[in-house]
Amino acid sequence: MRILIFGKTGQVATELQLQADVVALGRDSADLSDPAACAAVIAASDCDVVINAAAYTAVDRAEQEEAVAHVINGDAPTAMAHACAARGTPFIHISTDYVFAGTGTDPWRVSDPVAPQNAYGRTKLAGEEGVRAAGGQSAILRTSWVFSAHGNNFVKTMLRLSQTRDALSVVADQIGGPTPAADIAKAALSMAQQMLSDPNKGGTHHFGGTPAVSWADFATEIFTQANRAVTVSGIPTADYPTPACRPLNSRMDGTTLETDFNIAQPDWKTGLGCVLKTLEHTI
Ligand SMILES: NC(=O)C1=CN([C@@H]2O[C@H](COP(=O)(O)OP(=O)(O)OC[C@H]3O[C@@H](n4cnc5c(N)ncnc54)[C@H](OP(=O)(O)O)[C@@H]3O)[C@@H](O)[C@H]2O)C=CC1
Ligand SMILES: Cc1cn([C@H]2C[C@H](O)[C@@H](COP(=O)(O)OP(=O)(O)O[C@H]3O[C@@H](C)C(=O)[C@@H](O)[C@H]3O)O2)c(=O)[nH]c1=O
Repeated sequence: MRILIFGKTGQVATELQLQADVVALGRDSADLSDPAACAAVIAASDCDVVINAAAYTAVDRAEQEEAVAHVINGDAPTAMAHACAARGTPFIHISTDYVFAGTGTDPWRVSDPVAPQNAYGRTKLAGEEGVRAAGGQSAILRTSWVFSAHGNNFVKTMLRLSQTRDALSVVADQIGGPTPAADIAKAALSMAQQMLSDPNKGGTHHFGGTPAVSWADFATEIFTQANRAVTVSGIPTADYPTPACRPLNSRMDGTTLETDFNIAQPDWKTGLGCVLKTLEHTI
């Protein structure tokens, strides 16, 4: 299976490169700010499947740069999906829990209405809509709270802060599933294989780590597993103001991924242990 990946340095893209023999395109060879160029790369490629793991992921900065983020998160995946559809190539696109409003406490099902609360979520939703409208064989994998030993993420932020702080205030009323990038890569590769074998496979699916926790619970588990003496105080979102509004409920229902692809939601505490082992002594 020849796999073409958009994204080279990101968390999920890095794990894809660690787990499979893939062609990974960085910004230098495929800039998502130029959607037509991304489509042209696909048209000229001999790949069997395309995975888009690149995105504008700076949630707060997106509030000031929504037009830029829209091209990268909305127009580029749309162009990729059209290019894939034109040559009959399965396309896997990664999306986010932030397409949901964050109301209620039930896990979001794939069929639930979307209502993004911030610019990043709106641009990611535009990408989902464009991919679906392209009409080819595609899958949209919505995930949440991604962490790994690479790039930027909440785990690394907490470890960095623990070097200078022995107490932290962390929001306790936003609930979601931390998801190891390694598990996302594994799921995407399995989906790619299955989509190649069965042209009827695809659709929108959820993949979020279990059990669902608050960011404060997540921080506590990070410090426990890393053996760092940091006290975490849970605070309401209102006490941690940020430019972008974040959903309170990011729980994801992964039923369809399990039914259609036989892929279970990952246990994030095990994944955290692996990441901390990789990071040992570096932060
Ligand atoms: N991080 C998270 O918590 C979550 C992520 N997701 C989604 O998962 C996917 C993977 O995320 P993750 O691995 O965390 O991403 P990262 O933030 O780790 O990396 C983003 C990647 O996108 C690339 N990129 C950004 N802009 C461009 C551009 N204009 N042209 C080419 N490449 C570009 C970056 O390249 P460069 O290094 O050159 O900037 C980098 O490789 C994304 O679709 C994201 O929306 C979903 C839920 C949660
Ligand atoms: C550093 C810090 C953050 N927080 C809060 C802010 C925020 O509500 C929460 C997480 O902050 P972050 O900025 O790391 O997370 P954020 O960038 O919002 O993470 C999101 O990224 C995008 C790409 C996604 O798609 C989402 O699924 C989600 O993972 O923790 C604290 O309460 N205390 C702290 O000391």
